[in-house]
Amino acid sequence: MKEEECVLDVRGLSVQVQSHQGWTPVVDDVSFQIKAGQVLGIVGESGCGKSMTSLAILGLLPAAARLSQGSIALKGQELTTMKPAQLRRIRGQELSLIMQNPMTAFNPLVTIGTQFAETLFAHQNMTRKQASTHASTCLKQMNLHEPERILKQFPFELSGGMLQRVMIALSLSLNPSLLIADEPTTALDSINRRNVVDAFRAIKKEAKTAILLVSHDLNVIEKVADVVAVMKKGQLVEMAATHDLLTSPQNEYTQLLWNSRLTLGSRHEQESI
Ligand SMILES: Nc1ncnc2c1ncn2[C@@H]1O[C@H](COP(=O)(O)OP(=O)(O)OP(=O)(O)O)[C@@H](O)[C@H]1O
Repeated sequence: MKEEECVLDVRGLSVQVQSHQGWTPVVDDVSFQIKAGQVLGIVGESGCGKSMTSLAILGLLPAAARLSQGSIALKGQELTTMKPAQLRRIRGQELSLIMQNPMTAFNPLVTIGTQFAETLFAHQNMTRKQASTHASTCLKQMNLHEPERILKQFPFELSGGMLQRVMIALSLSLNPSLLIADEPTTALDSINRRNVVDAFRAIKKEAKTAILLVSHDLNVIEKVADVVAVMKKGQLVEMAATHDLLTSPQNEYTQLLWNSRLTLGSRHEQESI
């Protein structure tokens, strides 16, 4: 089988934030790669640096944070030294972000169809009709029925779970090389969580998109990720194929994480996604 292309290559990434003691490391010498069509899950307790890692890749670190060292290459292109305008273009087209709360990602005053059209017109040469057909196809891929009706609706007319799948469809409409999903299921109930998990599985099957999935929900990670990276206090303590990490975690902290999932997550919850 042909070796899949490496889409994202992160090497020695370190991020610091400004505190009373000066610049303090919150991501420390983190390295990983994601290939086309592969899902890398990042797990770890709150504050371990998962979001800072994804924000650094997006070039969207908050004002109080800085990238202190490391390299981030997207399909061989170094992002850390890129001019802001070029990075913005790449962020629109090649790099997509899905956040925890889709409501904040949409303009509440315009229909879903208009949001698709604005995204597609900004990056691709399409007629209104072509944009509408493409948007319907993307919605159908996310298992959203009656796409034509959805395109005429406003964000507040859709449930949180539907809106999250619309967000994923919108993110995929430009066929990005890398999709970063930061806690995409956290705000959802178990049925909508299962729908979003199914949506990610569909992407894996059909698209060549590489996915970085940040989640504290180990059940979602188990169902979707091919490889899991475990972070603790800014460092990557273990990284392995999901099945290997599940069946024989090497690091004590990983064992603790898996054990707490088995203790805390009810069997019903685990089976429902
Ligand atoms: N805007 C900010 N300014 C300064 N420090 C921040 C900021 N955002 C996060 N931090 C700090 O950076 C560290 C890493 O935070 P990060 O948000 O990456 O953690 P996380 O693993 O994503 O946590 P969670 O699962 O709770 O979202 C934490 O110590 C946090 O307090």
